[in-house]
Amino acid sequence: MIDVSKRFFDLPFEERSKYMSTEMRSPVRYGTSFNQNKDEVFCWRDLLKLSCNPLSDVLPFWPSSPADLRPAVVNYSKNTKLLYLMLTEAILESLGILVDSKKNENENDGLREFENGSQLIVLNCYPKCPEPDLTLGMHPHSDYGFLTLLLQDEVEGLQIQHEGRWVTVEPLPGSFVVNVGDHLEIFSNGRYSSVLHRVLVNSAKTRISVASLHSLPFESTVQPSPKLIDEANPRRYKDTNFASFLDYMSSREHKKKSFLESRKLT
Ligand SMILES: O=C(O)CCC(=O)C(=O)O
Ligand SMILES: [Fe+2]
Repeated sequence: MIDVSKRFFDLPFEERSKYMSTEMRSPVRYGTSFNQNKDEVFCWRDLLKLSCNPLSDVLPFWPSSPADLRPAVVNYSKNTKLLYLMLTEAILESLGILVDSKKNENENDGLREFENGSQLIVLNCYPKCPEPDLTLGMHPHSDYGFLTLLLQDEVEGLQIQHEGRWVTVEPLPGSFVVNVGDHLEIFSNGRYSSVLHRVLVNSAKTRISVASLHSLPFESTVQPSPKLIDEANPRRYKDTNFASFLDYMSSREHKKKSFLESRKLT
């Protein structure tokens, strides 16, 4: 995936620019920063966003060059989805929401919604930068979805905020970084907290990463699980959905955990 991503970003600009779109809902979007229509300050980042739902509908829109990009992303999306479902099952179990799946099929209908969930693959390229101290590859943000599986190449850059400090996430070959997103924070009524992260750039090496963002189906309402709410644990977040996030993204600059903040009740 890293290799084919690199070759996509090495294509001439005329080829890459065919996939530029101002439409946040487009099945393919090549661009820079987060949302180049609204961001006041651009990030030192190029991105190719590929929507994966449903694959048969979106595939014809994905880049036809490099020739192996489509099959590589299809294969990658299927495998990351399986890993995501395994992690989600463990998370639901940790929250006490999932009962033994072999014993009680109906109780676990909740997991089915995750199986039919949305998936976006984002290829990120952070070119080497002559003045890395003056910019960022990505400004601090949390991911909107449930979980993000992130693959990074060997170049450092990703940092997460931990106890008020920025901590570099060392790239480990062949491993994924798993980020908790806003939807999981909302769904768990705050028991899981979405992670604030950012990307630094450097003057020596271009950095490539591939993020696979997973959540409930696009049309679903994301809300705190009723099983986690009682008198002692009141609901802390308003309902949300993918459409309201996209409207938010299209209308203003997305900073820090601003979307999540807008969903908080307390
Ligand atoms: O490039 C990275 O390491 C992080 C990318 C990221 O945060 C994102 O795509 O949302
Ligand atoms: Fe992110």
